[in-house]
Amino acid sequence: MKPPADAPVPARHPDAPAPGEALGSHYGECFGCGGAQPHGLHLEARAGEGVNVTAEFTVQPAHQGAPGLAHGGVLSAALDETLGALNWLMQVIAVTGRLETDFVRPVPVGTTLHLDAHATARHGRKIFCAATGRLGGPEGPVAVRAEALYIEVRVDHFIENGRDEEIKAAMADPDQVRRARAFEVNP
Ligand SMILES: CCCCCCCC/C=C\CCCCCCCC(=O)SCCNC(=O)CCNC(=O)[C@H](O)C(C)(C)COP(=O)(O)OP(=O)(O)OC[C@H]1O[C@@H](n2cnc3c(N)ncnc32)[C@H](O)[C@@H]1OP(=O)(O)O
Repeated sequence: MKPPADAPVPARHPDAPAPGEALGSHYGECFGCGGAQPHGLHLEARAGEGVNVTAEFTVQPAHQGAPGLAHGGVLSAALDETLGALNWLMQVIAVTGRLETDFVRPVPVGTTLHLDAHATARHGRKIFCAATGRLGGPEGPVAVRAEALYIEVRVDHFIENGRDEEIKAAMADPDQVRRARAFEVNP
């Protein structure tokens, strides 16, 4: 997943949230960041100084694979959600095309995973990025890391592909619509 050598590092959008600002949830029902998912990750991301974010997620009993340990797919989801939050700093809408995860250490239930993600290159609609999850603190040992490719899409991607029920509900939510419009006028 190497970007072309001349692909620039993506720029922070002038309207990006200020460094340290909490990004909030992009959708209440999102498994990664939504408040309405009882077994979701409830991941909270904050803007960094560049095109980077930090986030935390505490592994719950509902996230187990082996006894007392986080499921690998759940850890990939945490990396995916953290990487997805980079969208906000570039003010683009992008979805995961490829996500390659290294699982370096087991992650016990009750552990807080400290995640960070940054964008490394942009080439047309392709955004290359990387993330790390550390145990116990931002300087803790690396448990998981990922390299990923996100592909920029238009808001129609969701409207055309999502189930009607949820799309209608999302469109009726003024906050969601405002956010989607902001993206559409500031591509
Ligand atoms: C009122 C309603 C409002 C709603 C508002 C909602 C706002 C929400 C805002 C923000 C959401 C943020 C959400 C964050 C959550 C975390 C992120 C996720 O989990 S996302 C879910 C998982 N991902 C998918 O479901 C993608 C499924 N895949 C697709 O839909 C398509 O494959 C898509 C869009 C990714 C690409 O399809 P193409 O037809 O548009 O484009 P092509 O031409 O195929 O690819 C473009 C370039 O990318 C490369 N590419 C595509 N996929 C690749 C891959 N897997 N590996 C390597 N390269 C790939 C291609 O080779 C091409 O490259 P070359 O331009 O030719 O150089």
